Amino acid sequence: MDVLRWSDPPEGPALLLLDQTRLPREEAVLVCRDVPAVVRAVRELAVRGAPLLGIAAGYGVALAAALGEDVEAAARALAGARPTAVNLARGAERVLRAHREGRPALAEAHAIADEEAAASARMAAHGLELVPEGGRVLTHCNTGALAAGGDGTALGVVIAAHRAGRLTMLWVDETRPLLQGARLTAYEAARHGLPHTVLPDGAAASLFAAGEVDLVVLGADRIARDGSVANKVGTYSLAVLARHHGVPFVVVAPTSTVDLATRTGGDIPIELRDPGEVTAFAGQPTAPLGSPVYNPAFDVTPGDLVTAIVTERGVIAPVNEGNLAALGDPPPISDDEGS
Ligand SMILES: CSC[C@@H](O)[C@@H](O)C(=O)COP(=O)(O)O
Repeated sequence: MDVLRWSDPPEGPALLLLDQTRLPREEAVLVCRDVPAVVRAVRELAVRGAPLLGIAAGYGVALAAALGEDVEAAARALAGARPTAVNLARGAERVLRAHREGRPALAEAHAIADEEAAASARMAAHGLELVPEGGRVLTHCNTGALAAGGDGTALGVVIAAHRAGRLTMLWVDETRPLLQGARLTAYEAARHGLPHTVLPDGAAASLFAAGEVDLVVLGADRIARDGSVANKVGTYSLAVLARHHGVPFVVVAPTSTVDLATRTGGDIPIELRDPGEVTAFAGQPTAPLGSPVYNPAFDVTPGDLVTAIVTERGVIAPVNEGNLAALGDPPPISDDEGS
């Protein structure tokens, strides 16, 4: 089933999304026929993950253009639907720019999707070099096809390691409170036949202590100029654990997630989500009514805790401002360079 697909008339114009809020229970398609429906899908996490948000935002702007609606307002609404993943605003702005310049919005949205898929393949090839033989790899949140074009960012590396016969175990953090690890990464791992085990987030420390983790691999929602990495809440604790136990901590993200205009980790806007995500589960209360809640969707890991950042252009190590600034603006990805 497609994670995301554009549909032309007569069925469309529409953006068809695999509704990730319903996984792994059922594979249901959410049909977005207007921009408010795409914005809702983004806010409610029916579509999520930094690169995929960029793709969805691009198609959202293309939808406004196809419907003859206010494309500028559509781009603003999409860019503002969630604050942390820089890809969202970038995708919306890129397609808006094409439209302003008289180029077809839909072709630009397709180009973003194609580029992200090509970037995934290249990141997998570069990241594979960092996975040891017999690797026991721990990951957090979801970074596969449900979060990016192609096989994904960090999960793309893990899948490549499995194909190369290098993966002994993928440890999957369940990723409280919305369980992107348990619901989505385990679902993708099973489909790819990866050896995997789901654990509660709080169990990761004892796994490190037992010497069961050789590598941590995860994605990013935004990487600031100083090398700080915003990713799903819980990432920072894993980075501290990895440093304490001498385990490499690798971030896999396309250059479309690197934001040189955001100077430091402290400048990255962190989304605070509904307290109800923490105080209830499956419709049942899990905390006393009215308990105050702190529910940031992301946290920021300082660059000095990150062993390497893998982009489609190669491996960045050490992670520092100089090495990141050398990336400059992301160039277009041409077919002949794909791996
Ligand atoms: C390839 S995706 C990297 C990140 O976007 C991912 O790890 C993540 O934090 C997603 O958060 P989400 O809130 O599910 O959109």
